[in-house]
Amino acid sequence: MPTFALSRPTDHVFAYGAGVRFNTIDAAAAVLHNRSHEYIVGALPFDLDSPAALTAPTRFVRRPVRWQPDSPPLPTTAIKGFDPQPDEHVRRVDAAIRVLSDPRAALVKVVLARTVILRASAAIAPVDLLTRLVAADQGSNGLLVDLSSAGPHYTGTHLIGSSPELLVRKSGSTVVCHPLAGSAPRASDPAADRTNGQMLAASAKDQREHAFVVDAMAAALAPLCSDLDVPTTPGLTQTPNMWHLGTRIVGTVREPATTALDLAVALHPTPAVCGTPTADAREFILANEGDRGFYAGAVGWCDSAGDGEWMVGIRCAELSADGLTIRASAGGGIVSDSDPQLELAETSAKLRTILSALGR
Ligand SMILES: C=C(O[C@@H]1C=C(C(=O)O)C=C[C@H]1O)C(=O)O
Repeated sequence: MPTFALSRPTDHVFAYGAGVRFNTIDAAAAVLHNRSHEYIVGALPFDLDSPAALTAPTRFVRRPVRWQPDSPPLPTTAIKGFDPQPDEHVRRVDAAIRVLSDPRAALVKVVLARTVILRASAAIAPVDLLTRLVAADQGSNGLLVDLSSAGPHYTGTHLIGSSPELLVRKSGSTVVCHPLAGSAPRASDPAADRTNGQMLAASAKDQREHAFVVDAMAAALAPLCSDLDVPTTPGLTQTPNMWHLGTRIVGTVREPATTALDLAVALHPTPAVCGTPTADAREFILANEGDRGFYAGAVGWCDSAGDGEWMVGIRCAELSADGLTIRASAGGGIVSDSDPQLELAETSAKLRTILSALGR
């Protein structure tokens, strides 16, 4: 059984075992810099004050081809509850809009999320849920992390998902980021679907939500990268369930010693999952939602040469150690002109990634 997997359109990584476990990023970064281990894999939490789930695996395999598995059957699941209830999420969005509309408040964007809790009729094997997500995604995106390194509370639990959002990839001296922010649901009717995409591309509110992310990422990258190419207009990205505004940012690392993990830590949490300004948004989220765990964190790998790839930890779920309980979370960026009911609908559309992989 892999303890880590990251599937992408052009390659996939599987890692096995846990040679050494790290619950702090500094400890993991140190072994990469002193080259005592060749690979680090795992997950960063949303809140960097919480434990990380990083390991030096005993085996790391990277194949330069797309993984296109068949979809295995899964046990059935039933919805057991919501955290918070949908009407409480709407209330929180309303409260956020009031703060965001106050000219004296520093906060201009905050990402609010909610969780659906499901119970399976029999244990779900982590790799089976991963395989279903990868099989269903047009980009073969998928992630799986054994979270045991984060401490007793996480022993045997897994984060499993299909994130479309590249936080950062470093290969050689080249750095690529592809932030997403600004969303619309896909529609089954092709004409309605095209319209949804076109309206998103033309939406001033979504362009604004997106610009907060690109600006923050460009500012975080500037000290670390030269030749930063930051397009001024976002493009459209699609997943099976969502349209997003996306911007591909490319740069060159100034210092060869900068690793993909260093870059991920410098960028995370972006305003795509937290908000603007970061500290105010984080405070708002912790006060309203509590601990997000590894939802809206980052998942990836890094080698001792500094190469690696980190995805934003979204469109994912935490699977309990007994394989029976699934907590799937999704959020959306709120700005002063957001509509609470549309924001609730947006989280429902984003939750479709996990719910449809569970056959719902
Ligand atoms: C926070 C999530 O998604 C993020 C928020 C988006 C938005 O607010 O439009 C879009 C893509 C992601 O960066 C999520 O899927 O849970």
